[in-house]
Amino acid sequence: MKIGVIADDFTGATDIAGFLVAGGLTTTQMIGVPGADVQVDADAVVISLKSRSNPADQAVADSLAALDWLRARGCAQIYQKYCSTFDSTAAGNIGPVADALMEALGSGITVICPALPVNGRSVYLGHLFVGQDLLQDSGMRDHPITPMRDSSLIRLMEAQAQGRCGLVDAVTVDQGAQAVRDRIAALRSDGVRYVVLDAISDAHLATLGEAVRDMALVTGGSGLGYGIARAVSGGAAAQAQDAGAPLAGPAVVISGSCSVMTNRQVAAYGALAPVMAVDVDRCLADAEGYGAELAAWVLDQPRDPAPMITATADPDRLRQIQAQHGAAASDAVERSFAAAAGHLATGGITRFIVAGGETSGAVTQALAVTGFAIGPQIAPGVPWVRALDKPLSLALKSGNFGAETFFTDAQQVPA
Ligand SMILES: Nc1ncnc2c1ncn2[C@@H]1O[C@H](COP(=O)(O)OP(=O)(O)OP(=O)(O)O)[C@@H](O)[C@H]1O
Ligand SMILES: O=C(O)[C@@H](O)C(=O)CO
Repeated sequence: MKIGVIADDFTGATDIAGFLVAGGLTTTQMIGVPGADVQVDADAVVISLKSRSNPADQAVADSLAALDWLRARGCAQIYQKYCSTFDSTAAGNIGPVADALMEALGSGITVICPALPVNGRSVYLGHLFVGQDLLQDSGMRDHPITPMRDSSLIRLMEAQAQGRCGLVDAVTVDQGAQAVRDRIAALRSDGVRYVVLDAISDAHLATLGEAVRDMALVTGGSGLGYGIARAVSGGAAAQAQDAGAPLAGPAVVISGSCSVMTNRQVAAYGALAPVMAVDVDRCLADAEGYGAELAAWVLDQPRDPAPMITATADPDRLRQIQAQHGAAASDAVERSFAAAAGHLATGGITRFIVAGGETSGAVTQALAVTGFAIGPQIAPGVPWVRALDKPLSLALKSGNFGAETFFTDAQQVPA
């Protein structure tokens, strides 16, 4: 196996899996660390953990368990996948996990590369930008769990991890893969352990992929994965994505993300399709019973375009709900969606289009899926995926990914 990825959340795992496939590597995504007897036949395996906001020691333990599984299958390279906005708690998981993986692999140096220019995440002189804003001035500043108040990846890494952090700047990247390798080697001789990689374009990611394709451990968002996949595969993308092409059959849209982009996507789709707005009080009163009712409503609707059940709320509405009910509301919404998903699968729905990382986790767990074959991308970072063990296709969308027409776009990908 060429690449083993350890991803710190669910939609993040699907994101990199989609880019590895787009870059020409056959890829399987597993939900959690698989059992010792599970064998996978693919160029790359992505293990989806749910460790982003866990205490660091737990994130380290989960990541090392994933590493053991991947090493036992002979992965040539290990890839630590985190968010393109470097989401980490105040105590910081990314650094401790990188340190633990470096120690286990005996690697003296690794790279830090969250850049994903196609989705507006770029790194310049070691500072992470979201669109035209520094990370610290973007919406991530006020993220409820992982607020990001510093844009300097060098400072963030040195605060979280053991050792010094250096930089390969964009001027060096422009000089090509050998110049990048030389700079990493020089930094290593100076005792640096982590190297932030500037990248503001896909061309930079291609150069960086070529430069780091032989490193034992790399860390980043999904963009560097795309660069590495293209470097090692020779690029037979169409063939790599056949296994995950979406099934035919009835679809549903389930939206539990409250991000700015999802709010726009829900508004746009609501003008075209049957919509049921979820009643949070009913979720709180009886999540399972209400979930069954939501499913019955979906199964009663015309199928094209697919009906949508949505809890998506704008920031003011969400603040009100949270002030009234606290975290219980989000949990109840997730449980209602999970219950609905189970009834929908039994009722013959074969394609689930889901918005939001936590929501995707709840739906996938309810569908009892062990892993996915990865198909074509609907939008950068959002591929169709097909369950390995049952006839179900899913599109799991990170909150801020996809165009305004995402829910329609997903249904237009040929089966
Ligand atoms: N109307 C609502 N009231 C309270 N909680 C809600 C409501 N709608 C959604 N939620 C909850 O908000 C959370 C949204 O998180 P989720 O990870 O699904 O989306 P996201 O944060 O936008 O996505 P990502 O993590 O991919 O960026 C879920 O726990 C969901 O149940
Ligand atoms: O890298 C990203 O932005 C996404 O894959 C992600 O991790 C969203 O939670």
